[in-house]
Parts: sequence; C-alpha cells; structure tokens
Amino acid sequence: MERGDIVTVQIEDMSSEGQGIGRADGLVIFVPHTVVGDVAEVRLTKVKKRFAFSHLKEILKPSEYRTDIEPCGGMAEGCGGCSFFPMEYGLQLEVKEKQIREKLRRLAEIEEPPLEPIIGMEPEDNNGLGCFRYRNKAGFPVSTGGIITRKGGIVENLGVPAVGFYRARSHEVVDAPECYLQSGAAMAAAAALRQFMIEDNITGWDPKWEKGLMKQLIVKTGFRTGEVMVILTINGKGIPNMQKLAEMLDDAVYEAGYSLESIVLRNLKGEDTVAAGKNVIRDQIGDLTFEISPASFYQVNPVQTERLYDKVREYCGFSAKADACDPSAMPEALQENGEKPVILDLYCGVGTIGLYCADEAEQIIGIEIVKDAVLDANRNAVVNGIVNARYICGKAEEILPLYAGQKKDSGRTANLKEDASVKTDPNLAEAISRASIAILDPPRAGCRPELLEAVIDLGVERIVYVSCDPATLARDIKFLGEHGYDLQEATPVDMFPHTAEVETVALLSQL
Ligand SMILES: C[S@@+](CC[C@H](N)C(=O)[O-])C[C@H]1O[C@@H](n2cnc3c(N)ncnc32)[C@H](O)[C@@H]1O
Repeated sequence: MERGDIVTVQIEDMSSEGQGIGRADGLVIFVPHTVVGDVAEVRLTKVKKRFAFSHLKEILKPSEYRTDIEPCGGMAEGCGGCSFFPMEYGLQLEVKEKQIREKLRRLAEIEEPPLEPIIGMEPEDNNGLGCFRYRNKAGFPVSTGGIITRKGGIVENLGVPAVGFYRARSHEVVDAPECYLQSGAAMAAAAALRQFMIEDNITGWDPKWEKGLMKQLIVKTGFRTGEVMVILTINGKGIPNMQKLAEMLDDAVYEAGYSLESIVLRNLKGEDTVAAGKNVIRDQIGDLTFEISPASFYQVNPVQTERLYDKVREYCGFSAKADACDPSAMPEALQENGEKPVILDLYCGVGTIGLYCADEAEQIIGIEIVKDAVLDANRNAVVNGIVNARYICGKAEEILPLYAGQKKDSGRTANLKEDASVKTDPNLAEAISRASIAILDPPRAGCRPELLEAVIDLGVERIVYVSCDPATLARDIKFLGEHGYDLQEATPVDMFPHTAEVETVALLSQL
C-alpha cells in the first residue's frame, strides 16, 4: 500500500493520542476523529513498513459508542484538544484503563498488572455538569492571523483576533468562543480580551516575525472560592489602555459568577508582574485552603483531585480524610509503636498532597523546583495551621541524593557527598533518613534514575507514585521492580475527560 491509497477500515482500538486504530493488508492504520466500532473510509497520508497514518474521508458505519452530543464551536473549527470527545464517556474510561494495563504489561513487564477500575467523573459532579467544564485552568493562545509592518514601522493585524486553541497537530490558532471543558470564568475572560483587542486594535503575536503584543491568556479559577487570576503573556512592557482591559475582564468574570482577584502580566522570559489585585488566588481541597501563585502548578480538575488525593492517602496506609489513621494499614515498622511516618512529598508543587496527608504524618518534607511554588507551600502550611511540614527548593534528583547519600554513608560523615550550591540541613537529614513513605508526583517525563536510586537508598517502605503519563510510569515501575519494589496496586483516575490524558496512582513496596 502507498500514500494516497483509499482504504476501508474497521476501528478496533484507540491510540494513546486518541486516534482510532484499524488494520488493512497487515498494516496498522491510525485514523483521526474515529471511535472503536466505526467503519471508515480513509486516505493514507504516510505509509511505513508496519503502520500508516491516514486522513478520514467518511464514516461509512458509525460506532454504537459514538456520543450524540454536538461538538462545541472550537471542535467544529478543528481544535485538537478533545480527541476522545466523539466517544461515549463510559468507553473513554474503558480505553484509558486498557491503555494503562497494556503499558504496564509491555514496558513494566508485568503480565497481570494489579490494576483497579478507573475512577471516572459522575454525572452529579461539578454542580451537575458531570465531566464537562471541569477544568480550573485554561490556556488560550492569541493570534490576529499574522501582522504586517507598513512603511514608517506601523504594525497592523492581518486578520481578526482569535483567542482560542491550536488546530490539531499545528500552531495555527483557532478561535474558540465556546469550549466544553473550561469554566464560565475562563470563557468570559477570553471573550472580554477578544472584544478589547477588536475595540483597541491590539496586535496578536505573530511567531513568524516574532512581533505583535498579545501572546497568551491563562485563566486560573478557584472552583471552591470563585477567585479568578488572569495571566496575560505579552511581547512588551505593558498593554495600552490597561485600565479599560482590567474593567472589561472584571465585569465579564463577575457576570459569569466569579470574582477577578488578580491580573498578571508575563513577559516572554516568563517574568511576572502583578498589574492589578493580588499575587495569588485561593482555593480549597477537602478541608484545606491553598494559595496559588501565577507560576505554581495546581491540579486542573478539582473534583477528581480530591479522589486522587484520597487514593494517595489510602496507598500511604491512611483511612479516609475524616477518619483516624488505620494502624493495621500502616507501614509495618510503625505498627508496633504507633509512630507516625515521615513522608517525602517529592515534586510537591504548592504542597497540596503532603499537606492533605499531614494529619497522619510525623513530618512532611517536600521538594519542588519552582521557587514561588515552594513559597506557596510554606504559606499553605501556615494558612492551614500545619506545623509539621518543611520544604526544600531545587531539583528533586539533585537534592534527595545528597540526603540519601548521608544515610548510606552514615558513620563515614567525612566522606559525605556535598554540593557547593546546596547545603544539607542536619535536622532534615535526620528526618529524611527515617522516611518510610515517598510520594512521587513528577511531570510527564517521569523520575530521573538518580531520584529513584535515592528513594531506594533511603529504603522507604512504601512508594506512592502519581503519574500523568502511563509510559514513563511503567518505565519507572520496571526500574523500581529491579531494585526490590513491587507494584502492589494501581488505580487510574480520569482527571482529563474527553482528552487522551489519564492520571494513575500506584503503590509499590519492598518485596
Ligand atoms: C505534576 S506536578 C505535581 C505537583 C503537586 N504534587 C500537586 O499535586 O499539585 C509536578 C511538579 O513537579 C515540579 N518539578 C518539575 N521538575 C522538577 C524537578 N526536577 N524537581 C523537583 N520538582 C520538579 C513542577 O514544578 C510541578 O510543581
């Protein structure tokens, strides 16, 4: 078969990027915008030895698993964000669970992975919106279809402002007056910015010439507090008529039922300046309050975050948040004397997971690379009256090995590994040497081997691994398995309905 051939395929499976997978003439064929059970006519666009990519020409027979919900305006325009949207939500969950099982089989080499059923969203979640409008963070790229520089240096827009999303597999910005995933506050702020750009003839970022003012709008919403932060990434020092924009954003967010608490300008180097209001917004998870800075990570699906963190508590050996610690579920060494464990919260962000478990810990020690997030984490401990949490700013894979090295070399302190830039604190070193639980929640790339080796050297009893990429999770589980930590159980949590993304929490312990 070759490029340009027209082929009929039955879709049998889904790829981790959300494309349908069919077979013809011994070739695996990836087909966008299809669902398991569809029969589709496709044109091959790239043909390799074993697989081919294709363009969907026509659905000849629709799958029974197709949703009957109309796509939103953005999707109709080609927004590539919701690749799982055509599938009924129940099938989305099945596909995600299957993908994790297969990754654990293939990459972690576990024949029968101990995988629990995926935790999906319920129809009554999110004030009855179920698995829609669940996101508390929206990032809208901005464009005016390019810009042109006239004689005399006057810069003009070539098109009208689009505040939206990238077209699938491209950097073209698609305007999206509607999106099924974003909060009302995010969509209202996007509409206000679009209107302001039209009225005040503001230029949009043009990547070709690296010119134009407005590059990106980010809206963070505290679902439990209603507080909203708007971050505008701009190519310049300020926005002409900023006061007018601030008022338009404030009115729009208020009308949507939220409260605009902060407007931040971010330059192209990623440096933030508060243009109006506060430098943080607040939100709540369970009975705890969190302050979140512009640059800090915060989980995007608040309903599922509580379920995710409750699963983390369960895997740490703690019972549900409101109940007392269940001693029979605690790490063995701690069961005898009823001691509480020292918990490492690695890649801790604003401290959420560790602080959520702090009532059952002797001490929480968090490590995080983003300085503002570490400052947030320290304040969040204080805001919640938590006194047993400490935070270190730096790369987890550099900091933890320094401390783990001390435990390994104990008795030979003269030979301690020392890094000129990072001084180890003897009190922290003593606490870290007694850590019995390590919570790992790395970015998509997973953990560096140096970090995993340090966790292994510390000899913790439990590793609770929270992952947003099943492939790197499976790779790290394999590594940990080779060093004495067995996968006991894993639970997928659907943090990102309608997209191909999925979160997993895994419990590993020593053999
Ligand atoms: C997936 S987030 C998890 C944050 C937090 N546990 C939560 O639930 O909100 C990953 C965090 O790791 C941080 N990070 C990324 N690379 C890191 C590194 N090498 N060392 C420490 N932290 C890192 C990011 O800034 C981010 O806050």
